Amino acid sequence: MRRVLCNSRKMIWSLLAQAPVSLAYYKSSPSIYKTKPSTPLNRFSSGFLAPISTPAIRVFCSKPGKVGSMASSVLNQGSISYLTQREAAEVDETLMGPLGFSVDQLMELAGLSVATSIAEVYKPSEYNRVLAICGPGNNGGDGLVAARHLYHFGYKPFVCYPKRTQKPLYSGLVTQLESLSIPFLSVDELPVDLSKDFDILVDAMFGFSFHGAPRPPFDELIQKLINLHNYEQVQQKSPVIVSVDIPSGWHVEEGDVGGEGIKPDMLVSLTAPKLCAKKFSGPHHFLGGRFVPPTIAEKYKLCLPQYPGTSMCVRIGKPPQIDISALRENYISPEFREEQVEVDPLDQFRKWFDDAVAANLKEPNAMALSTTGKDGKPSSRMVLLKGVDKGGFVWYTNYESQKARELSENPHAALLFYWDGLNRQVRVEGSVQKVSEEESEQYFHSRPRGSQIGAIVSKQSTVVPGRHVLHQQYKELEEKYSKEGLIPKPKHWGGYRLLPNRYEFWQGQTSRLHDRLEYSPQEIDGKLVWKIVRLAP
Ligand SMILES: NC(=O)C1=CN([C@@H]2O[C@H](COP(=O)(O)OP(=O)(O)OC[C@H]3O[C@@H](n4cnc5c(N)ncnc54)[C@H](OP(=O)(O)O)[C@@H]3O)[C@@H](O)[C@H]2O)[C@@H](O)CC1
Ligand SMILES: Cc1cc2nc3c(=O)[nH]c(=O)nc-3n(C[C@H](O)[C@H](O)[C@H](O)COP(=O)(O)O)c2cc1C
Ligand SMILES: Cc1ncc(COP(=O)(O)O)c(C=O)c1O
Ligand SMILES: [K+]
Repeated sequence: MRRVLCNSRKMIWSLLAQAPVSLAYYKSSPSIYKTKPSTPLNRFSSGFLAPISTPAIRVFCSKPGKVGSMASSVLNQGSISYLTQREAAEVDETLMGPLGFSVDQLMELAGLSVATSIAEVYKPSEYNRVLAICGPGNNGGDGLVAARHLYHFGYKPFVCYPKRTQKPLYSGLVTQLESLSIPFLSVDELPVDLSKDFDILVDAMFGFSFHGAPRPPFDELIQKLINLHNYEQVQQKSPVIVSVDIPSGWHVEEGDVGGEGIKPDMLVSLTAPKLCAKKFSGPHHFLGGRFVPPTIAEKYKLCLPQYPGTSMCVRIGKPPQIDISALRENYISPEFREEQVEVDPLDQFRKWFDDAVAANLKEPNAMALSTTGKDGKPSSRMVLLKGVDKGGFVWYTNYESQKARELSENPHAALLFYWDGLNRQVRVEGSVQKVSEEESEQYFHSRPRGSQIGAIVSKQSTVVPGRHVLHQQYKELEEKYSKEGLIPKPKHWGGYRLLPNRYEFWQGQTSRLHDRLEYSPQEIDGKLVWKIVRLAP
């Protein structure tokens, strides 16, 4: 297996030169509250943002060093393989023959891939009404399956299925849709101009078995999709076209030969893209059909991207160009009022922390730590919260690092939690002390042995000649401590504890009128209490 990293996680950050201000960026998981994109451009950005939060896309090639010597028909563009019409049919036969798949299985997975690709880019809150136009073959079947999944994802699907196939698989799919009260529309019932009644048009008319020129009634349906581009000029918002596997009417290998065919906004290639996909120039190209076994990949020398996590689809090709200045979310959250909050900010923090854990956010204990040395220039970095109680907020690090140097010069710091999916931010400020040596010892030995060795190897924040140096030292120490037994904690590794003297809880709201509640200590009758005030957003 050869792995080629072809699209790395987007790094957003840039810099602020010289000014005594510092920035850090940390990406956590996707939104949980429904955030409604506020500008038309953001419709793309919401689709664009999703891949940022997914792991890097890797391309897996079946044979090392074989890219140049691939079967001539399996062409390559940017490390992705493209299939001819004949190969696509052969793959189909192999899957459903010797490899033991049934057409029902593959169609279910293909349709699910289409639905999840759509959902990654076009949110149901904005693109709700879907018309699936289904053809007589398996491509049409994929469309029927996708319509069912889209229904369950919160869309309102309609189906146009003019040439029904009299096979139990297809009649079953129709019954399933009817049981969900999904309307079936005949060609005559469709409006002349599809743009007013639908937000998404799923083109599932023809797949890789298409040949010749489209026959009725599909010629007329394809023309309706082509006409949309004309309506687009007079309409402000036009529906998007999502083609399943092949843009219908396009030559399976040559693409849109006359240049007058449909121009889909999204193409979901199934199993592997067919040659015509090279001519696709829309903003969203996805691959679905996460069922290709290695034997097929090897036989056809397929270079396909790795699917991220448990996803049924993966973006191929570049994400659309976006205007950073137009990237924004409109936060929609429950109200956050003075009457609801805990008297003690620590209790309030615990409540919100529990919410972040319950919402399954990635690393809810990740926090930005900002420090300043005697030069007054701030610096920030992420650290992990490892404990919180009346005594303060604890994290562990290297006592000879930049942050440690700054804390020795100025024992005041700020912590920042950002819980993306909940539209929440918490600021905690206070004075910092080292934790006791026993506490550090105890925590150090609770860490995985690899991280313990890592802490010995890393002279944090100093210059290293290359990564091999770290890995060589790691290997040597791994050998040294290969037998069970204690790995000694380096003297220069341990914890810090921040004792808060200010908290702020921020809940994002619409029109930037966020809720901000600040806690600061106040003496009343000789007793320290937390005063709560609301700050302007
Ligand atoms: N592993 C895989 O590969 C998987 C494949 N899957 C899916 O299967 C798709 C391929 O399906 P498929 O073979 O059933 O063919 P498809 O393209 O849907 O249409 C055939 C029908 O169209 C008709 N027709 C043809 N030309 C026409 C014309 N000019 N005008 C009018 N009609 C025309 C043709 O009629 P005929 O010409 O035979 O009379 C026949 O009825 C593939 O693209 C993918 O979406 C996934 O489900 C799962 C995994
Ligand atoms: C999510 C996340 C958590 C981190 N947690 C820690 C941590 O708990 N302790 C630590 O020393 N470094 C941690 N790091 C690395 C720091 O951000 C930083 O690179 C390192 O501590 C050196 O910072 P300094 O040179 O400013 O001292 C983490 C990084 C990330 C992205
Ligand atoms: C260098 C370094 N030290 C310490 C930590 C804290 O994490 P843990 O103690 O769970 O390994 C991290 C976490 O990313 C880290 O990167
Ligand atoms: K199609």
